[in-house]
Amino acid sequence: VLPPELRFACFRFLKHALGCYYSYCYFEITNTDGLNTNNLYDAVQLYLSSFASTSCSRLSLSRVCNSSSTTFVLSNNDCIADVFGGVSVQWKHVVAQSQSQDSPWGEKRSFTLWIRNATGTVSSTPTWTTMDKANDIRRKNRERLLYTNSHGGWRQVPFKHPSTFDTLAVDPERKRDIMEDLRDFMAGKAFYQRTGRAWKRGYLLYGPPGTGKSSMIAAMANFLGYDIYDLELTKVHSNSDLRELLTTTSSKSIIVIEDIDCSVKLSKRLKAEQATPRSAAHDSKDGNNNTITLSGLLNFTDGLWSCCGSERIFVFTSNQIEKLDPALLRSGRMDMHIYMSYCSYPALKILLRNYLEYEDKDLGKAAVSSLQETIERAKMTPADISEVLIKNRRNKEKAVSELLMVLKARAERNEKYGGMREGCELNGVEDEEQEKCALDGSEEGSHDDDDSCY
Ligand SMILES: Nc1ncnc2c1ncn2[C@@H]1O[C@H](COP(=O)(O)OP(=O)(O)OP(=O)(O)O)[C@@H](O)[C@H]1O
Ligand SMILES: [Mg+2]
Repeated sequence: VLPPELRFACFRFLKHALGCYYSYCYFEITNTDGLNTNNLYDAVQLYLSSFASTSCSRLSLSRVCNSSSTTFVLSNNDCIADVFGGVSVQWKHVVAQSQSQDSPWGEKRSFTLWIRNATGTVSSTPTWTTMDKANDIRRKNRERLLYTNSHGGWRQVPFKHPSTFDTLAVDPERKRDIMEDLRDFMAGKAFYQRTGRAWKRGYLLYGPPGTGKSSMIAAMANFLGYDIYDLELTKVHSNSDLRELLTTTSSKSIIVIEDIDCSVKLSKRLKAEQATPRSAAHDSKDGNNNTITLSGLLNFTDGLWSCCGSERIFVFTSNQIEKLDPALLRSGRMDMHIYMSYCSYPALKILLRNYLEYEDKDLGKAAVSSLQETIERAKMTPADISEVLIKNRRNKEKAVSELLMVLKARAERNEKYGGMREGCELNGVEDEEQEKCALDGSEEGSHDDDDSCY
């Protein structure tokens, strides 16, 4: 038996010797610091719950008020391995009886983070990364909000639109491109910083009514986990009101201006501004007693003001892109112009899958080739097609045969009248009216179906 001094010396020697091979540092993250609750503890819990479900066999489940998902919590003394920047770490959840009066539950909860540390330097990076990731998870789990402007401020309601990129009937390749663009944007903090650009992105969605522009915005919000600010320009009275409204929007949000071609007469304003630049700069009143100007709006989308707040997406929608001011369309202003087209066959397949749970193989060869052949000529919007499918969804065969009938009728009518003006292609518009529209439309010129700008 070694005397105590020698035992202690041996212990220190062994510890030092082993430390040459494996040195560890660890952080203890307790649920309170004695007085206040520790946000980092909650963040770690949330972060671990995102992957603990696949790595652990024993988990506690919980669901927080206003959250849309269940949280997995590591059980007492359970460990989970993780990696940060190529370094292996280990998390351990420890629940111990507390002697302290401060602990309301009579127990002390903590996470211990073990980091294998070859260099001997201690880094707290994993804890910050965890905090960021937890914030992302929290945002995705919580209810999204839809803000609308009224009486000079924002009014919010829970946003529960069920549209997602899965339910959206858009060509899969195009959908993938948009999703990749959004993903790059979200992960682009360092890129935007390095290139000296404001962390924002602008999308212009254009196309006939009922092609899914609003549904696309909802799908974007659900995909990113962002809130939506639906800006009604007709309720904004001046550039300074607009600035006030936009500065009070939060980061990680989508700011939407629907039907920008009819919200306010921005093109006319631009001309007025050019004629009287001084008065425009001072928000002078125009004939309509309304003083939002295109430059006021653009100051926010790409001027100095665009940098207050970060991670913002601007989405403008329009049914008639040709009516928009070229200043709004010039390159670099809206990063992506997305044409929402009439329903194509790949998009129709998505609708058939969503509404009837039909795949190609369920349709039969004859139906597939008839649908493929008529869909492009019919120029029907996904909204029109959805109506036919919803109406007949209890009888799938009937739904397909009726759809074929409607498509053929539309295709023939289009051929007869040589294409129609988009505004007339609403459900329920009578033949005679459509005929009239077809004739009127020929004067204005048809819609530019070229989607090459996307
Ligand atoms: N691409 C699509 N994918 C799935 N559903 C769609 C699509 N387009 C339209 N719909 C259906 O039609 C309805 C109307 O679509 P939505 O409001 O998104 O069209 P829009 O292009 O915004 O029309 P508007 O120009 O009139 O505002 C939606 O409720 C949706 O169910
Ligand atoms: Mg819409």
